[in-house]
Amino acid sequence: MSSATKSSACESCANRTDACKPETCGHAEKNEQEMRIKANMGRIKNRIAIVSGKGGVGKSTVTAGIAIELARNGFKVGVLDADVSGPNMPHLLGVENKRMEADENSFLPVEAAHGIKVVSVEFLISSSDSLVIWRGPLRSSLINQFLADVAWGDLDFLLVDLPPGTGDEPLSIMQTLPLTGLIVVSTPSNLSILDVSKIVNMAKMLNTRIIGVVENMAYYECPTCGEKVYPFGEDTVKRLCERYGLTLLGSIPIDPANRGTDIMVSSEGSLSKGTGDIAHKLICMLG
Ligand SMILES: Nc1ncnc2c1ncn2[C@@H]1O[C@H](COP(=O)(O)OP(=O)(O)OP(=O)(O)O)[C@@H](O)[C@H]1O
Repeated sequence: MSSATKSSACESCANRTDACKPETCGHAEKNEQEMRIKANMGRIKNRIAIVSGKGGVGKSTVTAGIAIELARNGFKVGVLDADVSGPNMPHLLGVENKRMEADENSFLPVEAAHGIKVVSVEFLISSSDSLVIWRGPLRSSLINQFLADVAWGDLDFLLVDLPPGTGDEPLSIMQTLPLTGLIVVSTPSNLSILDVSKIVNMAKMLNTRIIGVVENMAYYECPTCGEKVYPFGEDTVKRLCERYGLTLLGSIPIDPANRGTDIMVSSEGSLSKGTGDIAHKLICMLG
């Protein structure tokens, strides 16, 4: 960073004292990154983090499905795969094995079908089975860099797929990114429901809006007779929403269409039932 940029970052610094030296101060770097995040994210109309209390409930699958439906409806969509230790988004959106290019100022997102802009740590590592073992602060600082230094451009929606739980990355995103709100994904199972309350409390503490809840793996529809079977219980997510005053955005069944490959983005490929309705609800609420 040039000393002129450092000086201007220093001017707005809350920690500034008369003894500050812009050339050596770490705060200036941080402030400058915050300014870049603000400018970059200011060009995105809706910034939404997709969260879950528990792993494996289908958060990434739901994120990819909503992104595709929004893009199919003509919206400009970006997806940030903030699950640094277990990135799946390139596979779900059919852009595995791609690399993220960079020019001298920014990273350039990989473009998936329907013009969806995708950013994932997987585009930076040698192969998709390479292991990323980084401690929390390093993972959070990479995510901040993706927010500050990726040329996202003007978008209608940025969907941030977070790792499950209330750890470093969810906290860091909620503190750094001016979020429009959260979408919480839960299955109807009791354990998944229990962990949603932790997310609700975290959102309250950080003053972050919960846009709504998606019920995933809600039921299974018999292909022969059409009967709906509810293996994890019926109406548990609906009751949870009533308890906390949350909007139920919709329910997605257990469906082979969600097998986690790029079939989701082929023009013939049909998305799982329910995803389209959820995207339309979001468009009505925020579009
Ligand atoms: N509605 C569904 N029907 C059938 N399979 C599903 C459905 N939703 C998700 N799956 C499958 O469940 C598995 C977990 O999904 P996914 O990776 O999206 O969960 P996740 O919550 O993002 O996991 P984590 O955050 O712990 O990595 C995947 O194999 C996915 O294909």
